Amino acid sequence: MAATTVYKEPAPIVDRENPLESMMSRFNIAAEILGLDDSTYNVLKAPDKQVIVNIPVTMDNGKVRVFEGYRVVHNTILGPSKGGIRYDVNVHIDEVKALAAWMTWKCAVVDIPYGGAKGGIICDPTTMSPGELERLTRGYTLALKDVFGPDRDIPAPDMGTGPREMAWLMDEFSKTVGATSPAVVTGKPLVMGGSLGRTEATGRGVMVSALAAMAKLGMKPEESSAVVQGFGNVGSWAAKLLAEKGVKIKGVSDISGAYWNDNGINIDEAIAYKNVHNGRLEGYTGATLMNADELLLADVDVLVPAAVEDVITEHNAHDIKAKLIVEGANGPTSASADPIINEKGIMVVPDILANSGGVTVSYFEWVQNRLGYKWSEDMVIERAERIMTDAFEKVYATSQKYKVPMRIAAYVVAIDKVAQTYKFRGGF
Ligand SMILES: NC(=O)C1=CN([C@@H]2O[C@H](COP(=O)(O)OP(=O)(O)OC[C@H]3O[C@@H](n4cnc5c(N)ncnc54)[C@H](OP(=O)(O)O)[C@@H]3O)[C@@H](O)[C@H]2O)C=CC1
Ligand SMILES: O=C(O)CCC(=O)C(=O)O
Repeated sequence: MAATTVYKEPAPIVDRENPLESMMSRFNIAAEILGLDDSTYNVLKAPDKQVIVNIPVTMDNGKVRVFEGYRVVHNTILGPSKGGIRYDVNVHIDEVKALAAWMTWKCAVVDIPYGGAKGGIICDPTTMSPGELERLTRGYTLALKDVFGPDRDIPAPDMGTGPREMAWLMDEFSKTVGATSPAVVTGKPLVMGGSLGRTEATGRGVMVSALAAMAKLGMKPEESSAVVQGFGNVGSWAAKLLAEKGVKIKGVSDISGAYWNDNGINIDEAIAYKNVHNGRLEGYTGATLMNADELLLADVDVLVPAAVEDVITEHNAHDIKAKLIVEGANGPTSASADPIINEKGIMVVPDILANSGGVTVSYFEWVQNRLGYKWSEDMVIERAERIMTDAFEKVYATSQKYKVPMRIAAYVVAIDKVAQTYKFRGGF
């Protein structure tokens, strides 16, 4: 049985920039542009709820290990909270708080009826057996059974988790309520209520927003090149779909290193290689190994960071050569890099817009589960692309109106929607 721990102040993030501070600094700028009233500002600057759980797991060697997990619900004024669960050694409560707030802004940007949440467990999923991961996921679900629910808080995959973990979560939650409850989680396997198009949805949204931005900048996909950092769910799909539109993907990377081919990497081949080599590109011979830090600075038109936070900072932003950055990852650019990037005239399609295709199709999955009716893949793709395109145009128009970068414009759109809803609903 997992226990809810007494709150203790977490150790600060010392070895990297703090994503919560990056989120807050953009939030503050947007709040000022909107003239946000103090009450709404104070409500939105802190999460509604933070739960810390200790999850005991019997490991395969018979010993019990206790894992620390989090679920942060940032805000629910627009609807039940929504957001993924991350399994990673670097998970930190401040990171989860930032990711939860980004979910609130993301759902508001694409105008879907959700608030924002995020979860995480400090663990290294790459060193755990399927049995250990299953016991961990079930323990986490049980510990959070009163937080989760189809009308309360709806998890989904994030880094280190996927359909398999979502299936365990759905099963465990269903047992606690005594009824099969598919709508409690999205990103499930297709056979148990997952939506067609969800696996590739985030990467597809990255492609759609990249193409929309390229059109504004007068860049032709078939004459453009790109690099993609991270070759997991988001990065590999973004690379594949951009390549299908004619963009030459010259570099990709994962934890094993960065891989470069000046003539363009054959993305289908790289994905096939990864799939039979423990999910890693290590040893891939269709490209040459290069310095991973240099990948972000490569002389290409488009840079797609699709791995972790804070990879673009004040230390490397000066050397970025791409004209367009499309943020597949959450928080890949720290606030310290913003002025440098703006000064260089690089257009950034920010995370809360560029990677919102995932939560959009998660919303479709939840709608289908509640309807008990399955949509065709074409319908999912057509509706998701429309939502993404509309959101892009709205953010672009806002950036023109206030003469601010796309990132601040996206926060303005999101915070305005949330603040207006508070005005109508009242309650504080
Ligand atoms: N999945 C989704 O639907 C959504 C995800 N996101 C965000 O996208 C990002 C990626 O998530 P997702 O693709 O799901 O995660 P995955 O776990 O599927 O993939 C993460 C990828 O990033 C690589 N990676 C990790 N650290 C580094 C690093 N320092 N340098 C280069 N590559 C690295 C991993 O390499 P390796 O495999 O070798 O470990 C892996 O290829 C996260 O920020 C996530 O929050 C945003 C919206 C939705
Ligand atoms: O699909 C979802 O519900 C959330 C995905 C997510 O965690 C994200 O967009 O960062």
